[in-house]
Amino acid sequence: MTDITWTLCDHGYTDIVYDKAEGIARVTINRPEVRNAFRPLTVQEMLHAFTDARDDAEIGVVILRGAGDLAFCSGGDQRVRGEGGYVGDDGVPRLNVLDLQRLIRTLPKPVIASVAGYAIGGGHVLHLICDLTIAADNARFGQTGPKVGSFDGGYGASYMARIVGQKKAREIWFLCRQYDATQALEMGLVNTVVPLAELEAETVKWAREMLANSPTALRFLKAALNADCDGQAGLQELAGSATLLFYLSEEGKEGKQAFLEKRPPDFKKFKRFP
Ligand SMILES: CC(C)(COP(=O)(O)OP(=O)(O)OC[C@H]1O[C@@H](n2cnc3c(N)ncnc32)[C@H](O)[C@@H]1OP(=O)(O)O)[C@@H](O)C(=O)NCCC(=O)NCCSC(=O)CCC(=O)c1ccccc1C(=O)O
Repeated sequence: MTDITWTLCDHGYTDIVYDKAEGIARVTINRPEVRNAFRPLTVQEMLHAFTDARDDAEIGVVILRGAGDLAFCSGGDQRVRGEGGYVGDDGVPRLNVLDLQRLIRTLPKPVIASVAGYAIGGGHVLHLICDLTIAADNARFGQTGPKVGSFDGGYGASYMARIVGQKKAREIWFLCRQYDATQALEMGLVNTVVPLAELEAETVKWAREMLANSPTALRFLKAALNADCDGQAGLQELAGSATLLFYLSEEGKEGKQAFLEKRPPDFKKFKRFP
């Protein structure tokens, strides 16, 4: 039992549930009948919810989880996989989960994956992309791509190797084995393992601890850790946060104000720190 009261954010979603409490936004993939596999609509709704969480200044942490105890997410819905991608009502084949991966990765707030049951295939990559993973003791992790005719050579391969090392990443992808929560903890895939009954409480506890810390420090740390892996895109993310901070400074405001007042800017009053 968790001492938190969630408020539903009703955007007319069918495939996810989105709620908020105490500065935490929670996205729940709600397709337990297919072990929370995602179809294009599921991903579109997650993109919408994560964008809302990013833009809501009251939100400091986002939780991603699956409905029920059996699965976090089992990846792409193989029933709607057509030629060239996953096909929605519009008939267009998509791999729009890649957009979601980038949104979670660049969201300037910590994202926690709260994993009960299976995190498999594209669902495994989703928890991997999140900043932290809290696993229940019934969690099982693995990739299936080479078994089902798929692979994720982006974050799913390169970022995984940064986390578990090259040898282990190759084992995970080449053999398509499943790993239990203890094995996942040993290889650094998850941050902690708790009894299933304590998963929500532990996830909320971690969220509350981060909410008590400086949001700007967390934002810069996430951007810096990303930049180490993400090349120019990572640099853009880090530099964007630096520009935001500069806009908030008196020095940044002087430049804008001088332009609007049609006068030369006076930057002499600003110190040049070592
Ligand atoms: C997850 C399982 C291990 C769970 O096993 P179990 O508990 O025994 O349950 P089941 O009886 O197998 O499943 C119950 C029910 O759910 C259906 N189901 C499960 N997973 C899916 C799925 N992914 N798609 C559709 N349906 C699913 C299952 O058929 C059952 O239905 P019934 O009608 O009741 O029979 C196990 O279910 C399992 O292994 N599932 C498949 C996992 C998988 O292979 N996922 C796809 C991997 S590929 C992927 O995710 C693509 C991701 C992607 O979009 C991408 C994009 C860009 C670049 C790369 C990628 C990429 O490929 O990663």
